[in-house]
Amino acid sequence: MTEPLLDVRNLDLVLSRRGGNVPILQDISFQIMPGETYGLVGESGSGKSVTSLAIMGLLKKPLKVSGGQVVFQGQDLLKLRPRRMRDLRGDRVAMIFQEPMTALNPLSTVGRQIAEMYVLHQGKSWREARRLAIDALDSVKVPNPERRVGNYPHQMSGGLRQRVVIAMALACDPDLLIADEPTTALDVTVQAEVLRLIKELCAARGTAVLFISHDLGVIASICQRVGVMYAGCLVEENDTVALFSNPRHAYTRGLMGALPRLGSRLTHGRQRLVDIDSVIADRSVLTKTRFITPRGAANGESA
Ligand SMILES: Nc1ncnc2c1ncn2[C@@H]1O[C@H](COP(=O)(O)OP(=O)(O)OP(=O)(O)O)[C@@H](O)[C@H]1O
Repeated sequence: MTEPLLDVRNLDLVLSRRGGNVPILQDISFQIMPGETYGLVGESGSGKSVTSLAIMGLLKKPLKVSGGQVVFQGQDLLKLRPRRMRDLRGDRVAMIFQEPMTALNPLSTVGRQIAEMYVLHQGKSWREARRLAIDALDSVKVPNPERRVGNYPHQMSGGLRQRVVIAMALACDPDLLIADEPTTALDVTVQAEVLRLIKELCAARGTAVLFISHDLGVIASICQRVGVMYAGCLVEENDTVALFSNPRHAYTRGLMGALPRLGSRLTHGRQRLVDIDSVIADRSVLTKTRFITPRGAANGESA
C-alpha cells in the first residue's frame, strides 16, 4: 500500500503562558497521499493556519507544539534540526499565503526572485536561472513573460503577483504545496483563475496540496478530501463528494448552510466553480465518512 506523503499524528499545540498553557490545537490527525489535494476548512480562528505553520516548523512563540508527530516522507519534521527544516522548506515543501507581497521582496525584480530559487536550490547559473524564470512565468500564464521578468512586484496586479509566488513555490518541484487562503485577497474572477492554475499545475506535476480556506465552495472546487476544523479540533473528514452529500457534523452542516444555493450549482460570486449536483450524483467515489471525536471531547455531532 502507498505510504502517506504527510502523516499528521495527534498534533497538540498550545499557547504557552506564564500562568499555564492554553490549548490551541487538540489531537489533530490527518494524512495526505502523494499527489492528493487535501482541504482544511473552518471558520476564522479554528486553527487552520497554525496547523500549517506547525507542519512547516514556522511557529513563533508563544505558540508551541506540545504533542504529536508530523511525519513527512517517513521522517518526523518536529525532530528535524532547523537547518534541515530550512532545506526541506525550499525543496520538498513549499508554501503560499493569502497576501503575495509577504513572499516577495519589493526591491527585487520578480525574475530575479524566481531565478534565485534555481540558483540557491538547484545550483543553476544565473544565466540559466533567468531563462528558467521566464519559462516559469510562462507556466503560470503570466502574459509577456520576457518583459514581465524585469518587473518589480509593485508593477504587477495582485493576481499576477500571486502567479509569481506560485511560480516560485513550484520552481523546485516540491512534493507538497501548502496553500493558505491563496485566493482570498483577490477578486472573484481572478480567484477562479488562480484556483484553476494551482489545480492544473499540481495535477500535471503530481504535487500534493494542503489547501486551507474558510470557504467550503473554494475547497469543493479543488480538493479531493476535506477535513473540517472547529475550535482547534478536526471534527469531520471525508472525500469532498461524500462530505457534501452526507455532512455528519452539525458544524459542517452549518458551513454548508452558508453556501449559496447548495443542492443546485455551487457558485462563488458569479463564477461557477463546481457543479455540485453532478459531483453528488457520482456515487462511485463515495466512501464511509470518518467522523472524528477528539481525545477527551464529547462526540461532535451536537457541537
Ligand atoms: N501568534 C499567536 N499568538 C497567540 N495566539 C495565536 C497566534 N496565532 C494564532 N493564535 C490563535 O490560534 C488560534 C487559531 O488561529 P489560526 O490563525 O490558526 O486560525 P485560522 O483558522 O487559520 O483562522 P484565519 O482564517 O482567520 O487565519 C486562534 O485562537 C488564534 O487567536
